[in-house]
Amino acid sequence: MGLLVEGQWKDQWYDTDGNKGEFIREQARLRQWVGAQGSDADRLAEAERYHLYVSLACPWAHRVLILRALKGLEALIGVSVTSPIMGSNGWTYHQEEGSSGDALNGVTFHHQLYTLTDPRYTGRVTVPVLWDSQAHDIVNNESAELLRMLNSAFDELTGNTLDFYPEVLRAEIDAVNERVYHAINNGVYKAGFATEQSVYEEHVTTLFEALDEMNDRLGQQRYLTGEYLTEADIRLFTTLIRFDAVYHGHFKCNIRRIEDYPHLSGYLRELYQWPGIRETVCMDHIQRHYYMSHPTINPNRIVPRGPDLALDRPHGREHLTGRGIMSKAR
Ligand SMILES: N[C@@H](CCC(=O)N[C@@H](CS)C(=O)NCC(=O)O)C(=O)O
Repeated sequence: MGLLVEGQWKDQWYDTDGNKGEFIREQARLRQWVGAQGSDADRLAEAERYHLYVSLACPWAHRVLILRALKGLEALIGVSVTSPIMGSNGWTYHQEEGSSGDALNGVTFHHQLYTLTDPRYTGRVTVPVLWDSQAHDIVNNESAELLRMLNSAFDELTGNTLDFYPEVLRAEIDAVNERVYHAINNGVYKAGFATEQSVYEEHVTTLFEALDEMNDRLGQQRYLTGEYLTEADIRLFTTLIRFDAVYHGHFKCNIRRIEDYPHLSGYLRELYQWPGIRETVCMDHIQRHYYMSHPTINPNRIVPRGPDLALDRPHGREHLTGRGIMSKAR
């Protein structure tokens, strides 16, 4: 684990000491946009021009992989998968550890993509990344923005008009995202990476308050914002799918399991069973990544065998009205 300083790789763990035991996530720095012809985006959406670099272990990259699948973008946007193990060189493309390798640019280390983009790059080196093979640089490394781009930029090329961020639901999606991001998606990291007892307790308490709220919400309605599945659901899903297998033990988020929540657990299974989603879930990479990449938390790097999540059990959500994914008006 490390970061780039003026284009030089430095092996260094998160500085929680400078932040009173608190893990503070850095803002993504590469923020250009891809858009359809006629939009005011920085770059034009074109088939086979863009490529995703992801880790199958990473919840932020996972959101983007789900959108790529459900928006029918697999033939237009290629993918390279990192090794699940993030050691002193950060993310790598070591095939013997389970990486796909990088056939496009032939890099060994993910940080090389950042220095190809800017030889003097300073900042954390994260996945996911959207690469532009025409301009030969990274377009954007913020998953929340990549979701929005994939939701619309390529529609004319694919004919796929599914809408994960429909106009009429935007205010509600934004509000749910705000709560889920801080308390749950990032909340598990804030609890897991805390190096002070009081900091851990504060974040684990907030995390479970938010999970309780989401469970109540999902007792009343099929999806987070009502009858339609939206990006808010995809964003919660990638944390829930890792929860009982990783965050519960490794990050000490163990007040309850997702399995103990009647509505959250059925909802997790419904999304897992959604056509196209299960193929994006790789439990082997998820478990090997977390348990083998954080020496301060799990120094002997033993990867646990359980739990058996049995995600193919019936989800039991049919009694709540569900209308699938909204379509854009043509
Ligand atoms: N804001 C970014 C965060 C991505 C992120 O933090 N990814 C993690 C993997 S789960 C990473 O690459 N961490 C490496 C590091 O922090 O050095 C996004 O959502 O795209």
